[in-house]
Amino acid sequence: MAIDVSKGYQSGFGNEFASEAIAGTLPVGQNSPQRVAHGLYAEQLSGTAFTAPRHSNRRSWLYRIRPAAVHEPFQPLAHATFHNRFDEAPATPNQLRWDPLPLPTQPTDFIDGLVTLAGNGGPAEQGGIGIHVYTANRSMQGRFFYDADGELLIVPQQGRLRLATELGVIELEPQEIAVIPRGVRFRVDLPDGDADAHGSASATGAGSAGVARGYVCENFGALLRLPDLGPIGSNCLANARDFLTPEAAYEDIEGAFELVAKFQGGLWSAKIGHSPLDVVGWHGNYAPYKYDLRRFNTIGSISVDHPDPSIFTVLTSPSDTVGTANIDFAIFPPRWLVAQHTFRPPWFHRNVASEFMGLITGVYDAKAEGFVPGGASLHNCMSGHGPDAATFEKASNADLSRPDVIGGTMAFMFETRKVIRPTQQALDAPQLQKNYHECWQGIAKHFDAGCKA
Ligand SMILES: O=C(O)Cc1cc(O)ccc1O
Ligand SMILES: [Fe+2]
Repeated sequence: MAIDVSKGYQSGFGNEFASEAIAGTLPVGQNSPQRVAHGLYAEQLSGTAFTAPRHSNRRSWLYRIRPAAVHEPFQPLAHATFHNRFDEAPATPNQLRWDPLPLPTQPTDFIDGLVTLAGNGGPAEQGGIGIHVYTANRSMQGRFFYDADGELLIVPQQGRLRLATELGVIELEPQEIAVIPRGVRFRVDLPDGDADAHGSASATGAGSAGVARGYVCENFGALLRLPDLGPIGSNCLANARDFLTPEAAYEDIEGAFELVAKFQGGLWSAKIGHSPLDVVGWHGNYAPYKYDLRRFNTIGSISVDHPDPSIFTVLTSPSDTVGTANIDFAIFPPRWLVAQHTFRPPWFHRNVASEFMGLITGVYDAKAEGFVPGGASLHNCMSGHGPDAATFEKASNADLSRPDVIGGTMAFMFETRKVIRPTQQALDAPQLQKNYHECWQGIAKHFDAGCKA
């Protein structure tokens, strides 16, 4: 399946892109001419320090109808469920698992519907992660959002999204992901229509026109990048050319709009008299992008055992300690299992890093039941976990003379070096499964000192 770059995207990861919605917008040989073509304003957007090494330096030049400075002052904006308070409850060593949050029954846009489940660090320390779930049944109407605290990795689980950003439009569906850089203003539309435009959504929301749910990783640390491949070589895992950045697209709209900012953990609201999505042309390497997880070139064992799940890393946010990520975003895609003399599903393990998992579709191979699409699990630093009793028994007795194919599934993990601290609302949620630990209680004692496997 070839990439159709004519469909409004540019291909590549972190490239020096250039795009103009009106020909002749971009200045030649300079960034800030005395007068910009078409009466536009020039504005630089820096995503790394001016002096960051060239290989990691990210900035773009935007040529826009009005500068980003043009809006009324911000006032604090209350939001009951979206925040960065990761110190509300003692972090627990218990294994935790949640059912999916229900789809909304009241009109809810992407910002309204954000619920913070867990996290660590924060914008002040410029490291860590915010882990959120969104549910939405209508487009953001007359309002726009940017996150000054981190870049946003959006993982849709149900329903399509249209991310209308300053730098162009990203169409997104489940099994694709998008990253909106820190500071980039955007609006989330539901391209399948607003559920509340046709009367209220059904009780579950399911089956309604535009109903969406998914996960958001808010990355407070170093920008997500492709992992090094080491001995794997110069290809595989997520290949750079499969990342798509939108072509320039602009709105020239005036009205009584709202600009919502997330700044140091809280939300702020300002009146703005025009759409801030008014960038007619831009160039640079700081831009939103999307990636289809189904294009991941999965690597695995062709002998015995299986590699650590770092082999499934799509994107990584490094920390200051080499090899110890602030965040790794890994997936568990469809794949063949061919390893011999081995227990094929995820093994029992404990990890110094902390593991938050979600399921986009299908079944995860370590859990026979209970981990459902839209749900989540959290296995924190050194908390024992692994296959449930049913999976262990089945895989221990499986016929290894034939390959197994794991199909129709897509799970993911946000793995972080710091403990992931659930919020109070996540611990109080009725979706928290009180009996999760029971999935291991049926694990039988098979010990027999005289038996050789
Ligand atoms: O916990 C999990 O299911 C993820 C996972 C899978 C695996 O095969 C090895 C380690 C690991 O954390
Ligand atoms: Fe794990």
